[in-house]
Amino acid sequence: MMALARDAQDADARKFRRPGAVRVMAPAKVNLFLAVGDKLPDGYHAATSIMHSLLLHDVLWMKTEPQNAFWDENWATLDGNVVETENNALANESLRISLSVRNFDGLEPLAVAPEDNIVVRAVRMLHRELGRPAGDRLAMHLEKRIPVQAGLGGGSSDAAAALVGAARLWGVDQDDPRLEAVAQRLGADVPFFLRGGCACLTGKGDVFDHALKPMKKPVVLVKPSTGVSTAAAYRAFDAAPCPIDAAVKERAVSAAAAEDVPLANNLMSASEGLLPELAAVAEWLGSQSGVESVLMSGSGSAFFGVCRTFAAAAAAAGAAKAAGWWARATTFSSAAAMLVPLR
Ligand SMILES: C[C@](O)(CO)[C@H](O)COP(=O)(O)OP(=O)(O)OC[C@H]1O[C@@H](n2ccc(N)nc2=O)[C@H](O)[C@@H]1O
Ligand SMILES: Nc1ncnc2c1ncn2[C@@H]1O[C@H](COP(=O)(O)OP(=O)(O)OP(=O)(O)O)[C@@H](O)[C@H]1O
Repeated sequence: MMALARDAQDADARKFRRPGAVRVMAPAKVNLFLAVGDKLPDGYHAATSIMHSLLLHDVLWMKTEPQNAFWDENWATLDGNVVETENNALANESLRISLSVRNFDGLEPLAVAPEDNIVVRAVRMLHRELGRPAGDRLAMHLEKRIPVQAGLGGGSSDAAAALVGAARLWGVDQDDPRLEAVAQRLGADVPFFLRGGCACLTGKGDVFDHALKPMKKPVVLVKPSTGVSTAAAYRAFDAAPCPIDAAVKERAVSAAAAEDVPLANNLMSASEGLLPELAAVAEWLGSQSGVESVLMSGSGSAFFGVCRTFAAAAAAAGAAKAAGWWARATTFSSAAAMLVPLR
């Protein structure tokens, strides 16, 4: 039974295990430090953010498809979801994309139409930015392990992975500044995933300021079944802004290593106001044996606990699942959205 399920899961990915395709890892992140500041004229908020990538990741498979009659006839049947051709801003520019998505670890299917999936938006935007000719075709398959509305940056990391994969398939250098420009337009968290590791970002939390030495410690992630909308958390913040103490912020921005960053997040009370269950998650996680420190990541609703050992992280994750929450034991990592072997 298990083997059958595994085969079915592998069927979509198998279509991509061939020369010319790419496989991109899209790691999750946590915010070790998040200081949200004033609302800016465009509605976004100034933010100083220190993010750290994790070993937990989604996987995005991508391949280009030839323009030929066979493909035209079979397009709709080769992959689950087909995103119809869109004529982009330039009259002679169009990109045809197919996308299938598979959810792992009991995650609910994404409540988002394929054409609105951020990986599709990302490759469309890059296609336009690069001024590519009409007729490009891309097939994509996304394996989701990072829950949504968690503050773990899943969608943002998928978007960065799509940019990295498309750049390789279209022969563009990964350091090309057009990737970073598109990443910034896609969302505040997206640029971080082009570098990964541990980094301090300023502006709206989207402008790289400096790298910190990453850590390798074990982490447990715990998320209640309800998520928090990032936009709603920022709106709730505006109703009751609570600045972070200047001395704490100074310590955070001057830290050279992830381990020296004081854990702080001033979106927490806003998110807690939207989802009171968060207080219970924080208290429960803080009381687990071997969990050294606890913080909500981004706008929530996931919390992370930095653990003494991986065994402690695994035990806390098991107990959290038994309490009805989504949970994972993982570790901090220095990964970015990056190409990995096809295997
Ligand atoms: C909470 C964090 O995840 C911390 O890393 C980020 O600040 C949010 O990053 P993100 O999910 O990539 O956010 P985006 O997709 O760019 O924006 C979602 C919504 O969050 C609000 N938003 C986001 C970032 C920011 N600096 N100010 C904001 O006010 C805006 O209402 C925006 O419409
Ligand atoms: N590939 C994708 N993965 C996850 N969500 C996606 C994706 N594409 C579009 N979305 C939409 O984007 C919304 C935000 O996704 P997610 O919670 O992963 O965002 P994020 O900004 O990357 O992370 P964070 O929770 O840190 O804000 C989802 O609720 C979903 O509607």
